[in-house]
This record gives sequence, structure tokens and C-alpha cells, in this order.
Amino acid sequence: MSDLSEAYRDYPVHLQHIIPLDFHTVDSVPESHEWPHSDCLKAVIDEISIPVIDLMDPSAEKLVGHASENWGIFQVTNHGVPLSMLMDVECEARRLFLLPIEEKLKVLRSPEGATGYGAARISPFFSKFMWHEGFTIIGSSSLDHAKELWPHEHKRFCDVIDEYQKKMKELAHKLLLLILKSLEISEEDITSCAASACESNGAGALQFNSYPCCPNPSRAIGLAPHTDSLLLTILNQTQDSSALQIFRDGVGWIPVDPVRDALVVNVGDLLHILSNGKFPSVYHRVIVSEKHRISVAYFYGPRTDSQVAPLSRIEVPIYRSLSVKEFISIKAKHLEKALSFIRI
Ligand SMILES: O=C(O)CCC(=O)C(=O)O
Ligand SMILES: [Fe+2]
Repeated sequence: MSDLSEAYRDYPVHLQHIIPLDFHTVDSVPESHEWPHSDCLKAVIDEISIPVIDLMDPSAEKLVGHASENWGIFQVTNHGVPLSMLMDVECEARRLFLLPIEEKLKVLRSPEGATGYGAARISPFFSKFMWHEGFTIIGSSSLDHAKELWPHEHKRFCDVIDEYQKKMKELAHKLLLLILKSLEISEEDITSCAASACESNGAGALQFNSYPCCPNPSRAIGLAPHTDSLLLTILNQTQDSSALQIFRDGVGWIPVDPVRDALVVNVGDLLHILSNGKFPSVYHRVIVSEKHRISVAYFYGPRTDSQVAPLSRIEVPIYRSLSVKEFISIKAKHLEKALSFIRI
């Protein structure tokens, strides 16, 4: 069993919070999915946009460090992931979500499980449901699920996923090194920290997100505001519509407008802890529209038995040291309040 699955096993989620609505059968937003005050979803600032960094730029290291500190999110171009690979993974995600609900339920995430089809993990924290269905893959978990969904043609799905995960891991490692270099820490600390994240059984996961066409987008929400838990997330937005938004203190919600062929990179809670609070773990949400949207997120993290603590040797640490597994358990109980529980 993979590390991350083990970390989630102690926090079962009730089936009611796992089984998504059969979105094809509804022609209005049911009360269960109607969010109060969702009109505020439109109140976004359009004039400011998050940094877009060309990874081939000689000053990429400086730009990445600056964006991590000032935004906790940026987009990268010239990232080395072939466009064909981005399109192939989108196509497989689409193929999966277009299956009838009875098929998708064959690979439903179990209450103690971490992989498979189901609603967002954060669902139990909210009184309303989200306009979303997801599919989570950890390591080679997709093999059994794909066999279940396509008994005679699962190979294509698995090949695409394996290649994509490999490429994401490579890119995440490269990005992590760039980000860590901007902290005032020793080469040795950088190498050992990055090495722990790239071990074969690190806590990585691939998340397919689907936001079905919504009959009344101003009443529903795709993903409620949250931060990502691991070190960093690489998001393939796949479409040209703006749906992802980040919250910026003093400004409000800002859209992350898709840039052609770019990938979105955001800081997660663990990197926020490692940086002693220097890099904000960005608070984000997803809105829905009349169009079906797919996104593919890769969450990158170290082994769940490894320790995480602020890396700086000169600053006073603001977070205590803890294992990744312990952090995941605190987050599973307290969601965005998790960081306040480990503050010194
Ligand atoms: O779909 C998106 O744009 C964002 C997805 C996301 O935030 C997540 O999977 O954690
Ligand atoms: Fe997220």
C-alpha cells in the first residue's frame, strides 16, 4: 500500500460525502448543491494576473523564488512536458468522466481509501455539496481501476498515466530545487530535502477533476476554498476558460487565467512549513460554468514517514517539526486551521 493511502486510512469519509451527484440527470441546481452567497463568486479582480515564468529564462531561479514568496502560485512555460502528453492525459480523464455513473461507481473510493472515483476529500467540511467529481491515482493504483472500467482496453489509460506521473515527478523535483534555492539555506539542506521528496515512495498523487456543465453556475461552486496539503501542486488546466481563482490578502479573489501550454504551480502547506512561513500556501477555489471543465492536478510530497520542519537555521522557527503523516491527520480533522495547530 502506498504511503499516502495509509495516512488517510485512519480518517474514514462517510459514503454520503463520497458519491457524487449524477450530474447528467439534473436540469437545475438542487438545494443540496446550492451555495449561499455564491453571487460573490463573480466579485473577482481581473486587472492583476499571477506571474508567468519561462523556465528557459536565465533568471528563472530568481523569478520562481520571487513568485513563490509573493504569490505562492505562478505559471510555467517551456517546462519540458510535451503538449501531446498534456492532451493525452486530458483525453483519458475525459474518457473516464464521460462514462455512465454506474460504471464510475464500480471504482468508487472506499470510505477508508484514497484512490478511485468520488467527491472532493474536503466535502465533509461543508454543509453543501460541490459541483465536482474526482478520480485519484496513487502510484500504480490506476491499473486495477482501469481494468474494472475497460476490461479489454485498459492499457492505453495506464500507459498515459504512468508516463504523465513520471514526467510530473521530474518537473516537480526541478521546481522544488529552484524554489528551495531562493531560501537562505545550505546546499546540503536543499539536496537532502529535495531527495526525500523524490524517493520512489514519496507522497505524490494524481487527481483528475471534472466540473460538469452547470445549469445555474452562479448558485454552485466547483471546489470550495482550500489550500493543498503537500509540497507543491502542478496543475494542467486543460481548457481556455478561467475557473480557478486565488485569494490575495487585501485584494480578493483573482482568476488564474489559462496561458497556452503553461502549467500552474502552487505552494502547498508542507512547503509553507519548510519555508518557515515565507512562501504562502495559496488559498484557492474553482467556479463552474455552462461548459464541462476537466483539470489534472499532480500533488508532490515527501514520504509520509519523513519529518518536516522549517529549514532556516537563522530564523526562529514558527512551526514545530512533525511527520508528514501527522500533518495529514491534523488536516483531515481541521482543514485550513491545520497550520494554526502546529504553530509554536
Ligand atoms: O481544477 C482546478 O483548477 C484546481 C483543482 C484543485 O485545486 C485541486 O485539485 O486541489
Ligand atoms: Fe487545490
